[in-house]
Amino acid sequence: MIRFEQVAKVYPDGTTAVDDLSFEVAEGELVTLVGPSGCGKTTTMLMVNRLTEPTSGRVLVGGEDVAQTDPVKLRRRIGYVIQQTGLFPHRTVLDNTATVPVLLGWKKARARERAAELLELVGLDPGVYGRRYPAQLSGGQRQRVGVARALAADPPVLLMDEPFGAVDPVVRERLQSEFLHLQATVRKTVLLVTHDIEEAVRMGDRMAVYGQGHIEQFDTPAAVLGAPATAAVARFVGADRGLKRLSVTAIEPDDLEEPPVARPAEPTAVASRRLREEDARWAVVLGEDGDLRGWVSADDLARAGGEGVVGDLARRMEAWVPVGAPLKQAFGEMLQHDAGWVAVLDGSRFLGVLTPSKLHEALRRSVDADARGVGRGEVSFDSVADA
Ligand SMILES: Nc1ncnc2c1ncn2[C@@H]1O[C@H](COP(=O)(O)OP(=O)(O)OP(=O)(O)O)[C@@H](O)[C@H]1O
Repeated sequence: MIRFEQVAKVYPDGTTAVDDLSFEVAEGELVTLVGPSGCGKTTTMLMVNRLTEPTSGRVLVGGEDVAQTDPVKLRRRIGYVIQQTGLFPHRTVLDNTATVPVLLGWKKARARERAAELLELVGLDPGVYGRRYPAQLSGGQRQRVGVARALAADPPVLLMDEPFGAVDPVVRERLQSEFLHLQATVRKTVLLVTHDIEEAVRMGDRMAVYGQGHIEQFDTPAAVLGAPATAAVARFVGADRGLKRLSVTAIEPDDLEEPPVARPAEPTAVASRRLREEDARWAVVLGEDGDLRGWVSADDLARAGGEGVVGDLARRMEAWVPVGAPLKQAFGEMLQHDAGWVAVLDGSRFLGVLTPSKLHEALRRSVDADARGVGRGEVSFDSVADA
């Protein structure tokens, strides 16, 4: 959808902003451009909507060379979100949001209707916020209006330059998740510039890590964190890249352990004996259809003195995560509930438990799989200690 072919940009004063850039962003893909200040990220992006022109090479959008496309028409197909939002101070939020549809010649009523829809989509009640002026909004709300405005004419491509840079970390995180949620429905082709590695990792399907004027590595966040291509990338992603990688590595069914199981209707004496034989301190309690009913401890079963059934003693499972959630979420649950394991569910169906050693193993396997370019299921270690 967006393609850079050996693009270079030298500003008139002789500054080489980028040199020999070649990469491609697929339709519906979100690519983050990340790197230290002055490395050429913004210049790269500005060449897409012709706010600046390459000195050599070509930029194509939807197969068309942008140099051959009328810049005004081009920009109407490309939403643009910047840190300072660029909202018109004397126009209401609703009219700001309707800017591009109006420029495209839509009837005012239709443009406003569309703007109201978009405000709703980014979580702002148009009835409340539509009539306000930008100065009457918080930074986070202004940022949302910036996104709504960029999406109003439904452009296939979205350029975002530090879109969440001007807000505090808590609001930033909320805006990031809201945008990801939105992107899952609208599936725009997005280039997002950031200097924040966490943001690049969290938001990007793939990320371009810049050195001075060129891309050092262009890959998925997991691959960049797991196997930095150069020393510069390794330095930039940070010594805690293993930790960061936890947030982009999903829990897979193969990562799980099968713990001892008890059934709700099972007499406590029977379950107690079985756990003793298996030398287990606890069991998960599962219904007949495999849904999770809780867990029971061997101590509680022993104390029941043969009275009642397992279901009477089952405790609520506090520490659980859905399959596919990032390993980091599982780790967070373990810490929050001071638990040695978390249950992993598919809907209400119990799949298994993740333990700290399995978590470590999953991380190691995923790093190894990326390095070898294979699926994680194809990598096995005899034991983590030996790995
Ligand atoms: N109009 C210009 N004229 C001359 N040099 C420029 C111009 N715009 C940018 N540059 C230079 O080009 C290089 C790349 O700038 P660019 O803004 O693309 O970097 P960036 O990675 O987006 O930086 P930041 O994260 O600080 O915004 C820098 O050295 C910058 O000083």
